[in-house]
Amino acid sequence: MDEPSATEPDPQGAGDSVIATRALTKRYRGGQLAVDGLDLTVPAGSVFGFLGPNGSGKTTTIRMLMGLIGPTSGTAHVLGRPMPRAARAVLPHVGALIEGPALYGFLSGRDNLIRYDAADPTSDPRTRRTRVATALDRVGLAAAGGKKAKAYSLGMKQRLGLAAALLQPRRLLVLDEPTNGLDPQGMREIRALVRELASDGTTVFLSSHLLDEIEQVCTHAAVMAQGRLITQGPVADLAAGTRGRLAVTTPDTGEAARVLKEQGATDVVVTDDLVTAEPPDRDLAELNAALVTAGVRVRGFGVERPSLEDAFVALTGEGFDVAG
Ligand SMILES: Nc1ncnc2c1ncn2[C@@H]1O[C@H](COP(=O)(O)OP(=O)(O)OP(=O)(O)O)[C@@H](O)[C@H]1O
Repeated sequence: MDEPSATEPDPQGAGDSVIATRALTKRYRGGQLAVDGLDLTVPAGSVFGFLGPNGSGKTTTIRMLMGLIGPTSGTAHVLGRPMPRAARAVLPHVGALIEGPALYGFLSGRDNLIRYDAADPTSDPRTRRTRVATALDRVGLAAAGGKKAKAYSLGMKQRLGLAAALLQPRRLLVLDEPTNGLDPQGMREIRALVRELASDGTTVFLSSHLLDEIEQVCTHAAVMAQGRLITQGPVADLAAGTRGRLAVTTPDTGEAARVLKEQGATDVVVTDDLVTAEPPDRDLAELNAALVTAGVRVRGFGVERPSLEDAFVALTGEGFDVAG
């Protein structure tokens, strides 16, 4: 495998990054500013979640990274090489699943892969059958390989798309909304597969509008809103910058809610024997003491672990609409 970064030193000082963009911008002809000054750094070996609501610019970014469209301004480097200029050298090292796999329904899953591989000028026909069998096996389609693709479920089609991306050894996998349209079981299966693919060191870049998906699968994430990067970094750090909600377990919920409000807590919510609230910016021990002093029988008192969703809301001041 050639080492592109050895022939062209990383001009952006992005170190070990597999994807690096600087001020990457795309304005469509109609005037829509889809991506606005994006500085993205995807470390080697990460499972990188590219998160944002529908329309936030994820697909446009991925299409620029893959050299499918040119940026209006700014730069994108993939595997250390500029895109779209170095697309021919870079793309053989990248497996991509973008906007669903294009399949021939009348062909079996196996024959679809054979056909796909035959269209790749860098692939070796002598090893084709073995590589196809290995890829089918990796995505759990070995037994269904002889079935016509039109008889595949959506989840099986996504698996076949992943298998196509795995026909060659890849340094980077780019998956655009890989679980979109799948039922919960299908989602779980694809997520498990992504984790497994990443465990051999392949960098995985996956877009999603599902926060919990990113939390479950990714080591790193970037959050987009309206074409702009809101934040990026290790998933654990993104949530750590946010305070979790205060949670008080008590049989005296009414009185507890009153005291918490009095003490400056906001967004107080009572469910069964639990009162949750946004804590005020002060020592939580004082709040606990105030509850006890007021005669509230406190069974549990703590701060819930903040989720990426809390982080998103804190960062953007907006809810995360996943319905679109
Ligand atoms: N070919 C195009 N021409 C004009 N505008 C476009 C085009 N493609 C996308 N857009 C607009 O650019 C913005 C970003 O779209 P993009 O598809 O990149 O977002 P996304 O985050 O991938 O959303 P989704 O999850 O819905 O695919 C949207 O406002 C969209 O309407």
